[in-house]
Amino acid sequence: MIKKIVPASSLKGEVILPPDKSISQRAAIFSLLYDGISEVGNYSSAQDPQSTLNCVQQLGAVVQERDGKLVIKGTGRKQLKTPEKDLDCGNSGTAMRLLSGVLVGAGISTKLVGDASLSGRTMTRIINPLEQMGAHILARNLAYAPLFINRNEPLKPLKFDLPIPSAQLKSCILLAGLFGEEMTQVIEILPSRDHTERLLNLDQKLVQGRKIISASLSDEIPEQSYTIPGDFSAAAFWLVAGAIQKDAELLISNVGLNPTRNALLDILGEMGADITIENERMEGAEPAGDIIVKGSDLKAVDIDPKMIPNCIDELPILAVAMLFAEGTSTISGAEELRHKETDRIMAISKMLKAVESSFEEKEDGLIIHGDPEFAFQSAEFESFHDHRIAMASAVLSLKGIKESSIKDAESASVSYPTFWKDLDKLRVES
Ligand SMILES: O=C(O)C1=C[C@@H](OP(=O)(O)O)[C@@H](O)[C@H](O)C1
Ligand SMILES: C=C(OP(=O)(O)O)C(=O)O
Repeated sequence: MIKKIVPASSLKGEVILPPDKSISQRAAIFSLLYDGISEVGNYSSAQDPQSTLNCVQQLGAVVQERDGKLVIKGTGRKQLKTPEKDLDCGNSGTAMRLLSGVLVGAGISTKLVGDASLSGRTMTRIINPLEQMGAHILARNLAYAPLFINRNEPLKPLKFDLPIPSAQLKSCILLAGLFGEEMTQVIEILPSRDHTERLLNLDQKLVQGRKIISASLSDEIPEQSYTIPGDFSAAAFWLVAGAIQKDAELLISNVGLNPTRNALLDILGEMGADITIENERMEGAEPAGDIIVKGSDLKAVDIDPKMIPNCIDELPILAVAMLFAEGTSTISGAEELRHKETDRIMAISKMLKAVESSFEEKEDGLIIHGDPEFAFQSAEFESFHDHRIAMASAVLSLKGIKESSIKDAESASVSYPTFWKDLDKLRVES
């Protein structure tokens, strides 16, 4: 689908976000592992969480909808079923990596498949440690899906220093570890999103600035009954859209505010954005609140590489904010972006090139020469079938002089099925 976007003179109104994608997927997987019934409110209808929900049903979870909640009867760790068909993770790296951990832990032999994008993303990062735990994993060219997962020997505990700050890798190993008699430990230097530790209430210790997270069979899996907050990574599009539009005022209600996820708030704050947080509260184990953003003058910023894991999915839209900020901004230490749904450094570069802006692409990031008066006529954007690139291009399109277009815009549904409707609702026509 090619989406045409007419520029807007401003943005006004209230945004109701899609439920958090990372938490939804964990709610499904952890409910499967809980030996009892969980009631999950506000589960995401986006493609990735729906892929995960289908997979957990194939593994034995019984899912019903009641009063807008998902009622999930789990199998517990001992009664998981061997799926009759391949587990299809669709576009979701989170589904493939977290489920691989569960399958290895449970000793279930099965095949995991994904779409073309997911089948092009490296799985070596999980294959190596899972093989150290006793798994045997066959992968195309030793790295790519489909993955044939098998474990014929006893599960071995692992003490694992995370070689990259990845919440998917961390969660994968901890999930496998939850099936072991002996304790598995993951050691994290740079904090990545901590939904797994929070929702499973895993033991965590800080030792000389490193976080050590432990998991074993003796950990009880908690019931997963809570309401999932709105997705901060979806809010990011409106935070930037509001910040760069003159006279904009957006209320983004019920946003997940997990501190390992929301570095974008600090970054936009440093850039001079007018952002207020209200009504802060807890939604189960996760903090949430409402955010008001108003249009303002932005200045350039250099992102500390240590912050990258806490804003990794927000970097495509942050690049748009940088384009309208006074001065030169830099993103560095973000090579992980090259391993997402597409090579996102390349995709951001193409987006910035489509509007003829001034920037440099680096191996691990970008240098963007911004200008609050930056203007372009119109552009034809490629989304590369990547939801975050499609939505970032849409926010940029609102600033054009004439209509722009975005290719394969339906990819937004991977995380945000109502994005295009929300855009129409919030825009104030030029
Ligand atoms: O654990 C998760 O839910 C996710 C972790 C991140 O990936 P990595 O762990 O590969 O960095 C993030 O990019 C992805 O959107 C969701
Ligand atoms: C990278 C993402 O997701 P995943 O890795 O789960 O496909 C994302 O949603 O931006």
